Amino acid sequence: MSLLLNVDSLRKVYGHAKHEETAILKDVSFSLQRGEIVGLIGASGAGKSTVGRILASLEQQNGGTIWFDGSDLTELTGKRRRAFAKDIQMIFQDPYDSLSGRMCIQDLVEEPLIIQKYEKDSAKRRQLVNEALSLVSLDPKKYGARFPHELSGGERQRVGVARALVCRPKLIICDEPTSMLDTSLRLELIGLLKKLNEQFGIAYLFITHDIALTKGFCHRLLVLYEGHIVDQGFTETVIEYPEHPFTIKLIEALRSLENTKGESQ
Ligand SMILES: Nc1ncnc2c1ncn2[C@@H]1O[C@H](COP(=O)(O)OP(=O)(O)OP(=O)(O)O)[C@@H](O)[C@H]1O
Repeated sequence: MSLLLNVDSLRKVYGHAKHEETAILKDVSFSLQRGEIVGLIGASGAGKSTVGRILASLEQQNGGTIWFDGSDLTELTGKRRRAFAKDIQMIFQDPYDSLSGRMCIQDLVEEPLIIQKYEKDSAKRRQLVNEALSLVSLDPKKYGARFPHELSGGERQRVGVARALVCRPKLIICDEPTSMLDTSLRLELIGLLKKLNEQFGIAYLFITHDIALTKGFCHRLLVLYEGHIVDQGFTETVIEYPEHPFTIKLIEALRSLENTKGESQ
């Protein structure tokens, strides 16, 4: 494994008050190797999505550096920064909200190729779309002309994965992609992400509240608390032997949340 991403002292403040005290991210530092799957956990509102959105160039940081595959992204602006967007894609929590209802599945998966200017030839683009759909087990002939509302939640989330992988990124930010799926679909999506990781060496930053899912999937876990990464380590070690007082509390809280969910299902 070699280094893919190194985030150093990342800082983010929303709104006009740019004081340190109001920063959501104060000093976030972590790294990720090529092909590595790293989970990011933390309380609700801790800033996990903000980290993901900054990495995916959907949000601008207020400080710190993001070294990615040989370049400091924070030094790049406009077109040059967007060029990296091809290599860092994102899968969102709500598979319905993140797909335009006016576009058919084929066009939705083709869109990133056009935006990123990945392939000029339309026939080749169509081929890439078909490949991406097949990889997520959606038959292009059957699903290509359908619209999002004609798909199940699990199928829609697989379209989200196809959109994320069609440009062959090096890193996919997964922002709670399983939280709106039921247990069997959750496991199915994890299986698919694992397969794509093994096949293409795509690394994931996997944002989640579901610690059970991280076991056997995430190589490492990062714990975000009060604007800092306060704990990190191999997944099983962080879950079974949490060290930081916040991690101990968080793991307990997430466990009891899972137990309540399990009882109500
Ligand atoms: N565009 C924005 N403008 C102002 N505040 C924002 C914006 N986006 C997020 N925030 C605030 O920043 C904080 C962190 O939000 P973020 O969505 O990153 O947290 P999170 O850890 O992903 O939460 P959750 O687990 O509930 O999804 C929250 O208090 C949120 O209200």
